[in-house]
Amino acid sequence: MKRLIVGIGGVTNGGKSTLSQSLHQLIPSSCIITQDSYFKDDSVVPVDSNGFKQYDTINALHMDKMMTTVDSWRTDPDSFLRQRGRNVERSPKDAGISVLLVEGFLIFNYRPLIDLFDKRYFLEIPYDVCKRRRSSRVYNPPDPPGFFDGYVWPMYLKNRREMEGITSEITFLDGQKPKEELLAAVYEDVCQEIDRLREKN
Ligand SMILES: Nc1ncnc2c1ncn2[C@@H]1O[C@H](COP(=O)(O)OP(=O)(O)OP(=O)(O)O)[C@@H](O)[C@H]1O
Ligand SMILES: NC(=O)c1ccc[n+]([C@@H]2O[C@H](CO)[C@@H](O)[C@H]2O)c1
Repeated sequence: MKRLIVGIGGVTNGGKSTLSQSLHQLIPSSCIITQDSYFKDDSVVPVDSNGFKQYDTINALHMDKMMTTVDSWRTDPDSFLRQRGRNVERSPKDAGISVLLVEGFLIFNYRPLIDLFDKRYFLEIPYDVCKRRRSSRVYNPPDPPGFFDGYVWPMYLKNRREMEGITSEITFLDGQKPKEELLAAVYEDVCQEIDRLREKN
């Protein structure tokens, strides 16, 4: 069984979930693993010197558990789908290739995950757009006043610098482009990769 693992990273509110869900709809046999589902319990996330909870670090996430899920897909993608109540029906477009979409804001900052990706995409948007999009979202717990400027954006810049130091071959995407345009570009690229994989051997 041939497998393809696609990483969709990017800044908070860059459009990662939107793009991943749309890709998933175009690739029926694909699966999504979302990094946000692996946040540690609020009670164990430490507070920084400004009183902000440190959510935007790899230590705030159960990355070991996330890796276990990824490994379970890698071991047997069809069984992974069945365990999640999904019908393993393959369309000719999939060409018998299983696709995993891994989506999250720090997926390219975690060494054990980085090299598993066949394709890496990173959605970026400027500060003001990000601040506006984030302010219209409600997290659990909600962002306290000043959290974006005092913690989220500086941490994004720090994490991004770190990512660029350890991860190569990332395709950067302008998250301000229309959703349909982003989807079409990434879908075409992923299809090319599927074709390449199919022609191998
Ligand atoms: N291409 C786009 N153009 C304009 N708005 C977009 C685009 N993609 C997503 N959005 C909007 O931006 C917001 C964030 O999108 P989404 O939830 O997909 O981002 P995310 O990167 O998964 O966020 P986070 O990981 O921080 O929760 C949503 O309101 C969504 O509708
Ligand atoms: N999902 C959560 O538990 C949670 C709690 C508080 C804040 N966040 C934010 O999610 C973003 C990543 O999608 C990060 O910027 C966190 O601040 C998530």
